[in-house]
Amino acid sequence: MIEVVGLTKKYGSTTAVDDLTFTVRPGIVTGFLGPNGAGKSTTMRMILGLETSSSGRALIDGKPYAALERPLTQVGALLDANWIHPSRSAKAHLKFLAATNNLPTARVATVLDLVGLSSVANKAAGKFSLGMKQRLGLASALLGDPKILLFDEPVNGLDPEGIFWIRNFMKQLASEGRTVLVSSHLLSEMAQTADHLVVIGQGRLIADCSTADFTERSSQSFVRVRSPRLPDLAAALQAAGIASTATGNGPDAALQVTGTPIEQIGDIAGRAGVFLHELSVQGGSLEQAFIELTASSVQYGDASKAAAATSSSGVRS
Ligand SMILES: Nc1ncnc2c1ncn2[C@@H]1O[C@H](COP(=O)(O)OP(=O)(O)OP(=O)(O)O)[C@@H](O)[C@H]1O
Repeated sequence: MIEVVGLTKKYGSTTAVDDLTFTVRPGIVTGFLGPNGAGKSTTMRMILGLETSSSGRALIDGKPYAALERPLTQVGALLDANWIHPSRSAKAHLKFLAATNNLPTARVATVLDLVGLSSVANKAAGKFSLGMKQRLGLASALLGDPKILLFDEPVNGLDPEGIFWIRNFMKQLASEGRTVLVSSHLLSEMAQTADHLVVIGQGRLIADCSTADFTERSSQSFVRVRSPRLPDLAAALQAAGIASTATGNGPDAALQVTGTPIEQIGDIAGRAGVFLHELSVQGGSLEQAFIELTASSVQYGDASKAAAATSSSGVRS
């Protein structure tokens, strides 16, 4: 388990991470989501003891990283797939890592097999594609067979096949009971990978809830209505206490109604004698909702309330 409590990091006048508190549980994939510059990498680096915090703490199974005995057997991380020596082979790279960290050499073949690199184990890693480098990074993270794994933007720049493979690999690791924290700036990606989301914007917590709960709240749907007599329909809805918003012009002119069943809107139109040219439920764009949520400074003010509402609704337990 990873526990982050009141974690804060300041670089001069910039507050990169601002009083973050969250827990990452074993057995599921937890997505660490936020736009570029939100503070995800800085938080992960503090969890891994690569960066000191200005205040607060990050604990791995109750201890700071620096206090862990043989840390690679407890925590594995993939922060940057490009740090490998370009002329060293994948096997030599892993053997070097095993030797310098006092890990059994037999693990090298095991992890190469796990990530599907056995057939290219003797090839220079500098000639690897980004997807292969990511696999080698995963192999390195798994060398000590750790129970806790952190991956920073692991699918960035990968092709669809590579993304699919990494996604399933993360899920597999979690299903083995490991604690898996994966960062991304794409909600659509995390929605397909993570069971739980910790969402941050400008270093502050925006949401800490199940992925299903977050996507449901973020992508609120509405009913779209087109008619040659939109003003009459708006008036009839208003008389029934239902607010509508006019959108578009000419043939695209429509009313949007949120929070009212489609049948009720159809009935009101029928009773008012208004012909309809369209009556449809539209899904909100998840990515758009996420961008609005993380970009709006008003929302930052509500972050603690949102987090409190989430935990009091029992989503995390
Ligand atoms: N070493 C540093 N010195 C000064 N500012 C830094 C440093 N590292 C990060 N920052 C700043 O802290 C903020 C958070 O950066 P961070 O890299 O943690 O965000 P991120 O969510 O991981 O974004 P990205 O996906 O773009 O990497 C940014 O404003 C960044 O410019």
